[in-house]
Amino acid sequence: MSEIRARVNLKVGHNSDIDAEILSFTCFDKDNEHVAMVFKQADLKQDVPLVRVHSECLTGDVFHSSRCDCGEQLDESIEKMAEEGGVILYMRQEGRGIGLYNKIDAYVLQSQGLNTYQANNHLGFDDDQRSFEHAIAMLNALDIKQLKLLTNNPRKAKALADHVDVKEVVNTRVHLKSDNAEYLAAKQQHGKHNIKLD
Ligand SMILES: Nc1nc2c(ncn2[C@@H]2O[C@H](COP(=O)(O)OP(=O)(O)OP(=O)(O)O)[C@@H](O)[C@H]2O)c(=O)[nH]1
Ligand SMILES: [Zn+2]
Repeated sequence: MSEIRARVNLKVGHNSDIDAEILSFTCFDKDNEHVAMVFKQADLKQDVPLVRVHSECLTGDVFHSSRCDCGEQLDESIEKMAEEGGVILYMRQEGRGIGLYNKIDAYVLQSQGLNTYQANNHLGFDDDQRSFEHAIAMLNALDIKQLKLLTNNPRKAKALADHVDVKEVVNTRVHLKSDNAEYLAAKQQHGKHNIKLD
């Protein structure tokens, strides 16, 4: 069982003007230092908060890489929660759980023609190595029993719905760029993500 370890106020977003609180948790080791970002407009007293379970993507979240849509989804989540409140669980599950160096190896394979899932498989990994048990432990620590989930990934929604009451699944926008079109198409067709591509 995980509990809240520390919590502190800060302001976030491109202009550092959105009120939030960052929380750390007990029971996670150094490789799993997940955090929750609570947007103050709703705070934890909101009955059914909007929750985004966001998997770390250094290339997308920090460097706004052209290869994926993670940075845009994170920005969208922050903007949305600045308006209506909510909670981002920022999960240190880089590369769908395979880690950054393996993800870069997977990018090399994608440059040679494999799609994102085939590249994982070629490296000896499953399509998606993530488990959501840490996210569920964090929701329990936060005493969030029901939520609206911001995701396009039905597998993620299902994994959480087995443990908490997912009242609604809210899709993110489609963040299509010339370099991530094939990646989004693979997520839609193979990963069954709810992404509408024309
Ligand atoms: N292995 C691998 N991981 C990737 C690749 N591109 C992005 N990622 C990782 O994928 C994770 C995000 O997963 P996605 O499949 O984009 O989206 P999701 O979290 O399942 O679904 P959403 O909630 O809709 O964002 C992050 O940890 C990224 O680092 C890739 O080509 N290969
Ligand atoms: Zn990414």
